[in-house]
Amino acid sequence: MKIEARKESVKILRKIDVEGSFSHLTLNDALSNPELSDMDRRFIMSIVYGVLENKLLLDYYIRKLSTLRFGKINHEIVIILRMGLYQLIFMDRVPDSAAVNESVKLAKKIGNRYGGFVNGILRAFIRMQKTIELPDRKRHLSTHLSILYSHPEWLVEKWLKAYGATFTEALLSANNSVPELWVRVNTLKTDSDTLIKDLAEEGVDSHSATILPDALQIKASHSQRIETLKAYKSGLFSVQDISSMSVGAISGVQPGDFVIDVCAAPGGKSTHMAQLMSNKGRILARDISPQKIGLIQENSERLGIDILEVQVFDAMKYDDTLTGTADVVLVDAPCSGFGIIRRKPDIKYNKSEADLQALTEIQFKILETASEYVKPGGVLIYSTCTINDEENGAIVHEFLRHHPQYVLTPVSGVPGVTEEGTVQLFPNVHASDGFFIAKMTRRNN
Ligand SMILES: C[S@@+](CC[C@H](N)C(=O)[O-])C[C@H]1O[C@@H](n2cnc3c(N)ncnc32)[C@H](O)[C@@H]1O
Repeated sequence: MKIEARKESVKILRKIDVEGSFSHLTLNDALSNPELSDMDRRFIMSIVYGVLENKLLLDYYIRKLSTLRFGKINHEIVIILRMGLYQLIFMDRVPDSAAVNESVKLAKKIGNRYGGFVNGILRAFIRMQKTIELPDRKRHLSTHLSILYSHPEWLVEKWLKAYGATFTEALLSANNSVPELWVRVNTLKTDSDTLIKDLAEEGVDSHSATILPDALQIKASHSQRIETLKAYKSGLFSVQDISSMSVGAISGVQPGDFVIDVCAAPGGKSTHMAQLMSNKGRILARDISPQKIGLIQENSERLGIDILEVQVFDAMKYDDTLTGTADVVLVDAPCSGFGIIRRKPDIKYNKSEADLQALTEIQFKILETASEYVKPGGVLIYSTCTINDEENGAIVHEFLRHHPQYVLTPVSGVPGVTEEGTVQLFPNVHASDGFFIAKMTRRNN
């Protein structure tokens, strides 16, 4: 039975590597196969995430042990080797013999000649693992950390400069850990206590978080697909990290407000604000992606919200019909996503420093454009799911320098509040995604 799960894992990892498919979407799709048992699902989740999280480390070992140059090895064989090594190093419950034998069987399916090659490398690893050294920590700290925690070296260097060695190592390690699962109670349909009972009836343990009033932490096994629960289908909750919930929590939206969310898909924050507005008022939820905009509509219907109006619109373009009209404008900007590496490990390999530069220009332009829609006395919120200052504090400070009609409004009552009153969350500190929020108010004159 395991051979099927392993075969499926090779397929998924290949899709992510070769076709550049997103890990979470590819996995969700594969795991929805009803023929998979819970055990298979758990195995596939752990091995796919594990291999992605530790890719640079696993490849480092393959390079050390292979007689063939890494670039010359058949790509599927590389994946099988990564999976085999991952089982040997990290999956205590899989006996070494099973990890090797099952990998050899998979390799032989691709070509009989590969069996010996895979067998040789995995057995050599078992014999030699204690003696294979990583790059020297004292002399090459960034290279050492880059391999040990499988993050690109340029990113490690950047974080070492910004946060120092101890914090960076904790951050890298947290990025390879399993994230907490938080849900937001839909207060339009239920309350925390009732939802906890409803979830328990479906076999799901949950408890209230003291941090935010409508947040529940779920103890769901990896294999449990939240979207299949009755409570989810009936719109009693949304899956949302506490970092994202903090945006709604500090927004100050009131029933009757007019809110514009310029980067809204799939609608997590828009639907939260609709709840906080008791489904009274109007929310214009826009996004550039026609595919994703449908998700806002879907979520809004499931949650019983009818004040959301969705539109495909490029937030870089100025819409003069909205000038000075909104009580609250949210810019939940497209960003590097380095705060959510735990959920989408492929993010760390797919971005370059040049991408960051291009992103900051887009972020600044969207913030400037959206700021025109706020009415005097209204609120402008800027947020990202990243931890890089140039996409966060630096954007906000530059914006405030050019727009003296705005002042920074310090926030409270949420985790991660900085000295100046913005929010900066880190996965290694706050048990949440890495996230940034700044709240600004437009002066009355
Ligand atoms: C961080 S996500 C938004 C998440 C959303 N606010 C939520 O809470 O569910 C950023 C969104 O920005 C959208 N986006 C990227 N560039 C955009 C642009 N120029 N105009 C509008 N939306 C854009 C992306 O399609 C993506 O859905």
